[in-house]
Amino acid sequence: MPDRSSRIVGVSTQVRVGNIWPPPPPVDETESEKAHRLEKEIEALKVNNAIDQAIDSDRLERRRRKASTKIVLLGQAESGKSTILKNFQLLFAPKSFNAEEGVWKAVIHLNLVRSVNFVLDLLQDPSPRTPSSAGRPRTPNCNQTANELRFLTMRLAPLRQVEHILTRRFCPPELGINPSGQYHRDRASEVSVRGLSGWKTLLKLRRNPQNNAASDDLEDSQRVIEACKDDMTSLWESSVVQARLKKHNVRLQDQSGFFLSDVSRIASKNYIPTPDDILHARLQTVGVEEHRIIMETEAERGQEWLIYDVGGSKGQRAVWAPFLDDVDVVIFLAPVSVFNQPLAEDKKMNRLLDCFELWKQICGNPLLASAQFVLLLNKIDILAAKLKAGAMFSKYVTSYKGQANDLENVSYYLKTKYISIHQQLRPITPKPRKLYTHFTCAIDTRATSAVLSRSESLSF
Ligand SMILES: Nc1nc2c(ncn2[C@@H]2O[C@H](COP(=O)(O)OP(=O)(O)OP(=O)(O)O)[C@@H](O)[C@H]2O)c(=O)[nH]1
Ligand SMILES: [Mg+2]
Repeated sequence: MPDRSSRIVGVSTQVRVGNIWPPPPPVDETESEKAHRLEKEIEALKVNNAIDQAIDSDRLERRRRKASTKIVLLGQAESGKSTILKNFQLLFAPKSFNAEEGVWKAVIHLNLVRSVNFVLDLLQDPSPRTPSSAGRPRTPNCNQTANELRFLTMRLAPLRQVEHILTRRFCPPELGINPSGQYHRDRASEVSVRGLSGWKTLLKLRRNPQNNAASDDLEDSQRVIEACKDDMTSLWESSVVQARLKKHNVRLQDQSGFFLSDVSRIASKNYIPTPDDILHARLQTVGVEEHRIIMETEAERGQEWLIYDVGGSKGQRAVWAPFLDDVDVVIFLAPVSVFNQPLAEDKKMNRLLDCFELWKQICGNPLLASAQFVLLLNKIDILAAKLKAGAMFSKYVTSYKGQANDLENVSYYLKTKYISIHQQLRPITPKPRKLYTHFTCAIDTRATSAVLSRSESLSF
């Protein structure tokens, strides 16, 4: 679509100087020349306004005729994009959401097994000796605990194979993607999926009775998980394990995809994931996933939404561009809790700063000039918990110095900051864009559904 300046060139080439409109009058202009010029300018303005109106109504008409509404979920990694997508599915297409239970069960099991294997790896690491323990003889009790742990480790060894089998389900070898066997200490349970591939393949395999080998593999894995249930609980509850995690400064319970405190339920034979479990599951998106949601709810029945869920880490943002064309709605996820965290993929970069930078790029992107913008200030529950636990916002955001370190003031500061960036950078053509903002906790389905279903911004 041509921009305003190029349209003006079309109607009034002689009077255009650079991008300034209207152009400055010539110094030696006579009265009649001035009248003529003004008349021309008014004419050009009329044409311009008519073009604006035509574009507006054309866009509305296109939207009306379009078979589906195109929505893109944008934001940095772990901001909650895929979790919001799950909320959409749960709220507007519950039948298809429930049909994916089996897939989510495998993701949750993989999250769980990766946490266990991470702990087992940590136990194999020689423990850093503290000055007080150095040279001290080991007590019989200490030896007994060490022996118990050794046996526990041996009994849990089959979970390595389970991790291997489940990982191959998400990254089948024929796709040529090499799933990383490495555990990231800040994201021990994390599982990745390439958009439009492994994860759907898994779903197909589950449904395809001819794929006996694949189904057997999955059932075997579930049997092993069930057999390891009590040992997984003992491992997590072991004081040695807790001490080792503390020494390495790892808090698994604060990480995404943590299920170790629910082992007895999740590893049981007839486990069916609850919507809450599904929302807590962590599956890193790689690339861009397209989700077609056909509304099942009474008011919207039959309407179709095409939702694009993108991988948010820095290295993946370059692939977003082709999907930003002709977008109806941008939903940007800004996690408000990240002020004291570095970016996982670039430890020197603060996550809040990265989020501001990304928001600036999205706000100023001309491809999105006529899309509706919704800003979800997500993870408000984690922000509340961090501030309550004493994390000082002003230590990381120096311009906040001297203000109260409470949820109300910090969240207001963040909201104002995001709104002002949008205000400064939004394109003013075809017309200044409105921004809808909401605070969300995407794992709270009830609160999120209130935002998604009642929000003026999301009634397309
Ligand atoms: N406590 C809390 N956890 C959340 C919230 N929103 C999302 N999460 C969790 O954060 C983790 C990451 O969320 P995702 O939706 O996978 O993040 P994403 O933006 O899709 O990340 P990428 O796919 O890597 O780009 C998941 O385990 C979610 O359960 C929230 O508001 N509060
Ligand atoms: Mg995702």
